[in-house]
Amino acid sequence: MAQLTYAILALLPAVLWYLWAQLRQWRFKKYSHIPIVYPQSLPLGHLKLLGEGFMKMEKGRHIDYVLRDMIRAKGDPEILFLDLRPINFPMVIVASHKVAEQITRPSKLHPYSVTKSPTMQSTYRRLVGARSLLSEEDESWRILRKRFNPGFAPSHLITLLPSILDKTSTFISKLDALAKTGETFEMDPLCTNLTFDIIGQIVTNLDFHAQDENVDGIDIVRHFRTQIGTYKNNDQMFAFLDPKRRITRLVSSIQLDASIKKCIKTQFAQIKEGQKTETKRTKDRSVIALALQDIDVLTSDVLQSTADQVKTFLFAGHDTTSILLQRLFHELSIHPKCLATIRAEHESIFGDRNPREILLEKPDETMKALSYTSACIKEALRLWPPAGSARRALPGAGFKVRLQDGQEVCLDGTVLYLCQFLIQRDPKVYGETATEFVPERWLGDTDTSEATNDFNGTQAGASKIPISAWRPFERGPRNCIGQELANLEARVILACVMRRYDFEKVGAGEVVRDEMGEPRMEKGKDVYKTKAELFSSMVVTSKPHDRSLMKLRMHKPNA
Ligand code: HEM
Repeated sequence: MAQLTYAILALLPAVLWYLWAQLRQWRFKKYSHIPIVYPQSLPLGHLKLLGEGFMKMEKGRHIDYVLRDMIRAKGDPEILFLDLRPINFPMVIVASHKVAEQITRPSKLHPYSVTKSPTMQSTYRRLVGARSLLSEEDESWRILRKRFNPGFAPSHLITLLPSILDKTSTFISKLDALAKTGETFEMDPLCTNLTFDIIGQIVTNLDFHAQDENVDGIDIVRHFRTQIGTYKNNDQMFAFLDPKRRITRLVSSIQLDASIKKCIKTQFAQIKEGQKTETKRTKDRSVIALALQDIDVLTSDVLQSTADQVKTFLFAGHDTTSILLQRLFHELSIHPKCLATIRAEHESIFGDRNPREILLEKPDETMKALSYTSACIKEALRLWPPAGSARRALPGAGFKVRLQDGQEVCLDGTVLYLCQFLIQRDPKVYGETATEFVPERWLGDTDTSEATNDFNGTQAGASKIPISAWRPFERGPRNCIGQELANLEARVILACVMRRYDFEKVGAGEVVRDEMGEPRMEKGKDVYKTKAELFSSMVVTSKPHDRSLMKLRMHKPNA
């Protein structure tokens, strides 16, 4: 026995040395072919550095701000390697549109672009299900995408105008009431309920009544709200420390799944009956009908897959568009010239008539005419991208990107965070006004549609800005299926409200006024001085941190 002990003790230094060498290899060698901008620590990699970055910021800021400062401090490298082991995958932050394009375009290795990151799947599984269009890969993804594409074709979307306008009327009646009292309110829930009502109708053909607090809206809305409420600011990494929240998330996800399945079952017979007699013109293109097309028996497998797609479209289709609206209302309220220009555009198109009538009379022509409005939307999405994307090439796949200096870097095994916030504020592309709201930069180049996806990313649009440097809907085969819908919604809503109200931010982002109550301008710029910054927080998506506190007044044209 004693001999064995001596033998173990004698071997111990060798074992320790071996483990130490393995640890060093794991930490410092495995990814040493990727340019290392910040030195790693042996036990924690870059975790401590990231933590310190957060500590320097006001509480609640989105991780993008920490990454921005880290990248800036090192002279704006195209990619930033962050070793987050052992609590997460090693990560590469992509800050250059040229590198992002190499990740999202189809290639021999990845015909539908580099595969999605497992981190996204684990975060959103409860919300959208395991078989969501957002996370499926390869052939199963392609088949799903093909099935839903007709529901988002421009010729079909334009037929949704009456429904979008109806939901917008409810929104306007709410804003009218708030303008009368002059009270401070949160814009976030109002915009979110509006966009939820719109997407609810498009997905299920049902009125969700999300905007109507007097009607006990359908169960789906209630369970969805509870579910989203369990995602808090920047806390995904440590959610496991909050068992109560995890239980609420689990229970509400089960309830949401059940209520969606109930809705699918109720509609199944009706949809099948309709599909027998429909023509190309009368075809039901709701998400639920497209999901059930060619399905004769509602097996539990079909039911689950359909429920996951319904959840996906409901989730992806409302939160992001709501953020876009909130950012637009704020940006336009602090940029007086932009506000005057958009109002002048609406004046010239609608004059004294209700925008609703003109939009219904001449939908295509009117949507096209809203070009400055489109430029504002494009610019708000540039500065404030609500979503993002994370991908991961499997270890051993041999996935390489080429950097500006010609160096080829293999990124296998790392999570690739396509940081739109950094890419779309790159001063090398957007110059001195990279962080300013300047819709004029897009004039003549306001297309945000799927069509721009076909272009070679390095090609410049009419604005001379490379097509791939604007990517809030991401690019390549896995780009956003709802991008034209989002743009259509935003144009319609802006057309209906911008001449009706004066929006006034309260708290963060509020305009600074002089003794006479007049707004102060930033020196040499067309923007009012504002109080504390209206930064974004990460609550599933990237949204204004204070839920957009605002006040409203009815706009008096010549006041
Ligand atoms: C301003 C509004 C929107 C923004 C900024 C946005 C952004 C994005 C982004 C960045 C992606 C790619 C995600 C990834 O690569 O992981 C995406 C995908 C997706 N979006 Fe959107 N989105 C918006 C509106 C919508 C709307 C209205 C819908 C509803 C139809 C929608 C449905 C989807 C779906 C289903 C996908 C997955 C597509 C696929 O993988 O084939 N989005 N969106």
